[in-house]
Amino acid sequence: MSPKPKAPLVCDTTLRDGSHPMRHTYTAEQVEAVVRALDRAGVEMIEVAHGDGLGGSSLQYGMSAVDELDLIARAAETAERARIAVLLIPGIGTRVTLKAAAERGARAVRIATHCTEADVSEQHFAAAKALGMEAIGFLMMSHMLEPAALAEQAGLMAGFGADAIYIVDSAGALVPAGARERVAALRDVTGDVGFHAHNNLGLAIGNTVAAIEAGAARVDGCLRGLGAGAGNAATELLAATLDRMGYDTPLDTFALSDAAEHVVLPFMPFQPFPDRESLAIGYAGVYSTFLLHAKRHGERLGLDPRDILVELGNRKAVAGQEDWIVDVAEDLARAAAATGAPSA
Ligand SMILES: CC[C@H](O)CC(=O)C(=O)O
Ligand SMILES: [Mn+2]
Repeated sequence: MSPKPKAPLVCDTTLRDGSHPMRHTYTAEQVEAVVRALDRAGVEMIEVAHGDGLGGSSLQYGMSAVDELDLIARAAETAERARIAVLLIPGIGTRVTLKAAAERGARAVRIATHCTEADVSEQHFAAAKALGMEAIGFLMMSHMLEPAALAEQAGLMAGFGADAIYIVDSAGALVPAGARERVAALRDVTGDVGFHAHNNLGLAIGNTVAAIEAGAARVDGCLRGLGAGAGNAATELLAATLDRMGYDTPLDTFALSDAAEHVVLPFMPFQPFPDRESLAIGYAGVYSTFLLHAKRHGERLGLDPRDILVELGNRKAVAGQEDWIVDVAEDLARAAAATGAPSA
């Protein structure tokens, strides 16, 4: 019998992407419990940070209840085997915060840029390398670029020294063929391609499988799918799927499903799901993190949040333009008032 192929590395981001639906209220005790469960279940990389990465705690993105550096330290103290990763968006996170995270035990950083702006990450890759960290590129909103153009951006990150580069389906807007084509294109640039899915069209696991079949060597998950928008690929489902696909995986599916049910579910504010608004995010191709903002302003102004999201999609809004949500909502409310159209 031929040996089983080695499974792609699974990075769990419950404690970073999940920070969005948690409204950045993670406590050190929750971090410890999640890290302990993931570590025991064989997860090799665990991402911990504010949802918008290092330095994200702000009025624009939402204030953290607990300083993320304390959460990172607690995670690193708890993990016996897993590496702790952080996310850094150049301009929000700085080299200073990255060094502070490394001093608290972070071993890897995912350097996230909009998919057309890889050029802004050069200094951050250099800083990560100087700190001895694994430096991973994270090309957000990857559905907005055709595969060849995305590969060019990945080429820039590879030139800056990226150890791996992720295709990030921030809007959960890709379908499996789109995931497959992008992974294939990036494989010409780096041998280590990752895929980060959102479930807005109900395709997080399907797209992740397509990415793996096209050669992705890393994939992301969150326990119970706890992430922005309709959430991410559920880590426990990924473990089961990798096993059923015939991979040799270090993951313990039942330990992960216990963690999802007994550790994460009790503190979840809601179950991310492709509901009316999340579906509109995938359909309009906007940022998953816009969900709660669009709901809030829709409620405030008597608008259907889907109209706000679709208009943001028409205007091609990208990460970091959260302030635009307010403008778009106000514009729609003014237009509705002018025409006397009934509000939602
Ligand atoms: C704002 C950072 C963002 O949540 C990163 C990410 O996970 C994504 O773009 O999907
Ligand atoms: Mn995400």
